Amino acid sequence: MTPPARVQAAIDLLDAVIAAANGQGASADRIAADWFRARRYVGSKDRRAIRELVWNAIRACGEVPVSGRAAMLRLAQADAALAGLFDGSNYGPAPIEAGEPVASGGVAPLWLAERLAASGLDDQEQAALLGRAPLDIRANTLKTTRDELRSRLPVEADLAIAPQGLRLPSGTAVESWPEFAEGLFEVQDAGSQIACMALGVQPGEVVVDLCAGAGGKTLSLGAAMGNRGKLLACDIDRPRLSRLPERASRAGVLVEARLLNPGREAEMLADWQGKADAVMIDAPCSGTGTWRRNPEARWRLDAKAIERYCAMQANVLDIGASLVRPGGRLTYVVCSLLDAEGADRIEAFLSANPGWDVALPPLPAGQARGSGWRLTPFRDGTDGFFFATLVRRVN
Ligand SMILES: C[S@@+](CC[C@H](N)C(=O)[O-])C[C@H]1O[C@@H](n2cnc3c(N)ncnc32)[C@H](O)[C@@H]1O
Repeated sequence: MTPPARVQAAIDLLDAVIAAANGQGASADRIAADWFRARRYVGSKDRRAIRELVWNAIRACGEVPVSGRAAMLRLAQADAALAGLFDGSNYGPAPIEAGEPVASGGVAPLWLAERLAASGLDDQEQAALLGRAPLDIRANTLKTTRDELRSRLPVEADLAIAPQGLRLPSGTAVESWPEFAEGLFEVQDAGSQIACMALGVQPGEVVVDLCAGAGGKTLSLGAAMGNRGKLLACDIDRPRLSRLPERASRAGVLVEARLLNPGREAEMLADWQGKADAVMIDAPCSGTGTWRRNPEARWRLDAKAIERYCAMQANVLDIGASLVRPGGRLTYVVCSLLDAEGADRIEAFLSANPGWDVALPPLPAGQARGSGWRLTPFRDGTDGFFFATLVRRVN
């Protein structure tokens, strides 16, 4: 493809991404994968260049752009070479006309940037939300050690803040390696590894992962338990939870998976009420801490969506709390940095439930926020997380 043709291809893809964001359609990753699958003639160099243009444009535009072209013009304003490719050549974009709409910049739509600022994130913190995510893995201590894994893989560095973590060059196709098939490691952001440490699970304990999804944190908890004790993983999402057994078997983690019906969770967990030593509640959230991976996610949010997440978070907190035995604990986690979903949620829970105390084991990174703890891309180099650990009083 010629360079102008790549720009036009990126504009077409951006149009699809913008339409999906406005209509709550597929993610940019999904759209790009489908787009390239339908155009197998596009070579790998062209794909890389087009993806780079698309993701740079998504990162550059705070508000949802009116069109892919307006988004690309935002990039072109700061890049004369790119602007020069709007040359009207065959398959390339038409020349730039005076007064054409250009998308506005910024970290996020204004209302959202204001809420991030009110949640204590200054400009540097906000800008880092759109940085490039590294590729972090966790050595699976059920099968290997970090030292042994480091000697087998082309790692960049040990993760100083995650005892089993290693960093690899971004974009490495680690899932095609034999070490992955053997279950020697899992791809897991350092922040997610630390969030699991906040529950402090021990071998022999009775542990529930209430919002397990496909089991990212479940596998981490199972490894920390050394497969001793009991581990239950639940979710209301069948497609997600159905991926867990195969992952657990690869990782050698012993776990029971239980699909819950929304609205009937407590009833379906009647045999676990008040029994768990530790409950992980990795609640559904707006994902403002994961924009490094899905920058277009900020175009999908509105104030109503945040309210809906808050209601879901209150619900899973109540369900999870009912499973904890007296003296046991829960860790509430969100990959969002909005106080509404983090510190405020915990304050609301504590004022409605006086029988709980705040506790957090010592952690290798992060800062206190309200009654919990926060990790940010800017300070900690991780995805953004809020988490809090609460202990149920004995009496
Ligand atoms: C942040 S994701 C979990 C990610 C997962 N723990 C991981 O580490 O990969 C939140 C999950 O909560 C689940 N969820 C939402 N409401 C729930 C409920 N009432 N009970 C159990 N799970 C729920 C969603 O289906 C979703 O999979």
